[in-house]
Amino acid sequence: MDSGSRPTQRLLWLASMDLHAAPCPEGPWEWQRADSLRRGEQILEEQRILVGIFLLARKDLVTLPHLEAFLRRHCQVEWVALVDPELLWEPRVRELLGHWCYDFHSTPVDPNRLRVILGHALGMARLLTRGEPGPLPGQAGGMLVGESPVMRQVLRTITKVGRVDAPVLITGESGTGKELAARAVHDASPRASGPFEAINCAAVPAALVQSELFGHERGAFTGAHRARQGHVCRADGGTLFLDEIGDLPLEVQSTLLRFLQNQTVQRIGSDREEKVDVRVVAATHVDLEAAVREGRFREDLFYRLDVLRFQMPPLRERDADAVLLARHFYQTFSRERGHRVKGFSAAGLESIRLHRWPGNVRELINRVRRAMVLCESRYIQPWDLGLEEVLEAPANLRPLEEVRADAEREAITRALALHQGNVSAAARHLEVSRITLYRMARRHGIPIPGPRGGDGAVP
Ligand SMILES: Nc1ncnc2c1ncn2[C@@H]1O[C@H](COP(=O)(O)OP(=O)(O)OP(=O)(O)O)[C@@H](O)[C@H]1O
Repeated sequence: MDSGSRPTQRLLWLASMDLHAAPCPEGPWEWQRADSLRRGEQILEEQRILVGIFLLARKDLVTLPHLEAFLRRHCQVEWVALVDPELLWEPRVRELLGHWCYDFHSTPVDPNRLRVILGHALGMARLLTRGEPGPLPGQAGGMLVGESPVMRQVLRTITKVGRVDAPVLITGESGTGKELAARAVHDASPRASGPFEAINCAAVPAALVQSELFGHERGAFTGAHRARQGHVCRADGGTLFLDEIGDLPLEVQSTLLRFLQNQTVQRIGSDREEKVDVRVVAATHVDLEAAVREGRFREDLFYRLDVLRFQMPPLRERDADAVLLARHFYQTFSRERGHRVKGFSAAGLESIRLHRWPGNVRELINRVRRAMVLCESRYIQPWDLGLEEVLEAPANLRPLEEVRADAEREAITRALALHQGNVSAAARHLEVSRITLYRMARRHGIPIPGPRGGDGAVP
């Protein structure tokens, strides 16, 4: 349904021949006219257009490959073709309509029918782009897609952390977006216009990490034919991102500690100290506290880095974000190469929702990318994503009692979080008495302030 506040949609009327062949039907939209593919291309680059019409007459057969390339590039638009009925016998035309168009209408145009088709095409386009993510208003991390409460919290944290110049430690499983979060911290900081230098400590051979980070003078060691600046100096005025910090060799840990204490670096083979102004953001997927206990990571360095810490939650804990991200990457990849796949089937989306995503966002990207290549129908199915067994897994069909208990636990936790632990407000929200809420919380092992304010106790 159209809501009054929705902005008017713009539709593209692309007619390389007679613009008057048919009148543009009136509707809750406005028309942008293009009399050539090139002009159409310009309009589509400048404006967000969900639905377009093009005319196809016999004389256009010669330029059909150009039209097809154009439609491939702009496959995010729902295209409606107005076709000379004679052309419907042409295999090339049939293929083009089948692959790239939402619908077609044979000429002469019946304005009422065309209006209905356009209405449907617009509805479908809105449906498919409904979850199209964008930056959350007023928050850092515009590139970080996510609307779940945990991700909103992460984005709020990033905004706050961005304002302060202290070191940051980002924890989280592999593929959860730690590097993206580090970049978001940089973008939210006063250093945003400075460089963002990233180094993956696990990917650089142990013998080279020192020189990669701090640089070296010419002849400092065998193979050092030229003097070289390290990542730390290149990050001057900006942010240095140390990914997989847990893999930093112990001797380099001491140099890094010295640098964090003095903000000076000394290239290998040099006796001169250089002053640099760098903010460090480190990330790890291993438990650094355990590494400290086991003597693999210096305790003093750990405390230097662990000033502002936040965790990137695993994808399985981000509610509907997996579906949102799948749609986001689908849009990104179809823009990149053009594709005839139109989106996800309902079963495809359900398999994405149910999967546990051990490889997190990176796994999701790979599965969507592969599905877009392998998909043989218009909508991505669970088997294209390699997730067919997810729907069949008996684990997804659980006894009602268990499902109810989970839902209850989640509702109580969320209500308490929403009302910052205020039991009366949470109880009102859940439409139960305070006593019932205490009883249920006790049953589910949820700590809430006791009736006389005993913080964190289960009464
Ligand atoms: N919330 C998100 N929105 C959009 N893209 C994301 C998001 N999270 C992760 N990605 C993408 O997922 C991929 C993996 O993210 P990233 O490299 O930041 O993860 P990581 O936690 O640093 O992984 P690792 O620990 O293996 O280095 C990247 O391509 C990144 O752009």
